[in-house]
Amino acid sequence: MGVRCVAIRACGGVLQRALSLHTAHATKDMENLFQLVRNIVPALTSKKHKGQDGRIGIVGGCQEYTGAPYFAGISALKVGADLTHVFCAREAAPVIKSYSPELIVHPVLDSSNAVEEVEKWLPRLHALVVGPGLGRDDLLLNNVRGILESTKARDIPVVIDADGLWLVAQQPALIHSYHKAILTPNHVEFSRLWEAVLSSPMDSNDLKGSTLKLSQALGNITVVQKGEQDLISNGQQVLVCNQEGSSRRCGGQGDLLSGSLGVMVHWALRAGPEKTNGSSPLLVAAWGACTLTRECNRQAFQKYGRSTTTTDMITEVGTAFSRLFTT
Ligand SMILES: NC(=O)C1=CN([C@@H]2O[C@H](COP(=O)(O)OP(=O)(O)OC[C@H]3O[C@@H](n4cnc5c(N)ncnc54)[C@H](OP(=O)(O)O)[C@@H]3O)[C@@H](O)[C@H]2O)[C@@H](O)CC1
Ligand SMILES: Nc1ncnc2c1ncn2[C@@H]1O[C@H](COP(=O)(O)OP(=O)(O)OP(=O)(O)O)[C@@H](O)[C@H]1O
Ligand SMILES: [Mg+2]
Repeated sequence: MGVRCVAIRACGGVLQRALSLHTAHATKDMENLFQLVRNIVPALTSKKHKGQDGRIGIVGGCQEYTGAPYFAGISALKVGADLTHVFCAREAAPVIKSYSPELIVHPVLDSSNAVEEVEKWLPRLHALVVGPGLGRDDLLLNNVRGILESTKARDIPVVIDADGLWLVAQQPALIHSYHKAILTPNHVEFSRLWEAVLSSPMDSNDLKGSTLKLSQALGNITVVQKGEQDLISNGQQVLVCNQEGSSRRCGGQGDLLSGSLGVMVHWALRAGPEKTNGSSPLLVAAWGACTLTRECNRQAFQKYGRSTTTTDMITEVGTAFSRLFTT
């Protein structure tokens, strides 16, 4: 597949032609990507049983942050997962349960046997989303370190976001070269990771190059740098997602993205390289989840303008998904 970043060096009329060529390439690349995402979406048939289209685990939720794991978990379900398990600190569990009867909530993350408690469920999970609303308490982070080790040992795909990225910045070796990991840093989280992993200063004029380099420095794991454009790299190529969103930046949009990505990475890996036309399934899943999140934002903003919140965006998941990915 010809998805790539094109550097243009030309001037005058040549530049004009080069730019139209570039635009034509970019449009074609984007059409290709839409098709690849459509290819990984599982068919809805009467032959499947509950669970087959995704059992997703969310690791996060503490006393302060209960919204983030809820947003991630409910987004995974709304995108099309069948079951979502939230593994959180004891105090957060009743709160998260009260938001929604759809989520299965395990109050285990701050217990002394947290790793074993999560390990009981790991063999049944298709993907894990680690970090939304996790907080930075050392006890919890240490338990999550053990959960990540166990997840890797079982070859389960893992999306790492928010405070999960804080942990990775402390211990990059935890995730280095794990080919089924996707990191989803916002601007601040990206800079923190950069400083932890590379000693040179980050070039903020070359965000694409920085995304590529950070991925390489982490052993070619997939990195999604969120922002005005989302930049997605596996150390070999950089995809750009600039789907129209809005200027509304309410908290929780990143949680919608990480939860959606949890399901889509499972779908992409299950579909295999034939369906993704040889492209990395993780890149395709990441581009799909970014595009979906931004479209939810656009649709919600059209209705609610400045009062748009992440809950409004989640309401849009179904229509946004159909509009983008259902043929
Ligand atoms: N409802 C809930 O439960 C939610 C809970 N959440 C959970 O909160 C936990 C902490 O998350 P987080 O690290 O994102 O902390 P957050 O205080 O947002 O940022 C730290 C500081 O960084 C800055 N900053 C941030 N983004 C920036 C940008 N793009 N570009 C530039 N600067 C930017 C900004 O600095 P300031 O503007 O204040 O100087 C901000 O104060 C984590 O567990 C997460 O999952 C969230 O998911 C939201 C919904
Ligand atoms: N300046 C921007 N313009 C358009 N879309 C943006 C912009 N910044 C972020 N986004 C989109 O918002 C979504 C979440 O990114 P953001 O950087 O807000 O994550 P976050 O800070 O982790 O969010 P959260 O509040 O959930 O922690 C992504 O899909 C991203 O594409
Ligand atoms: Mg975040």
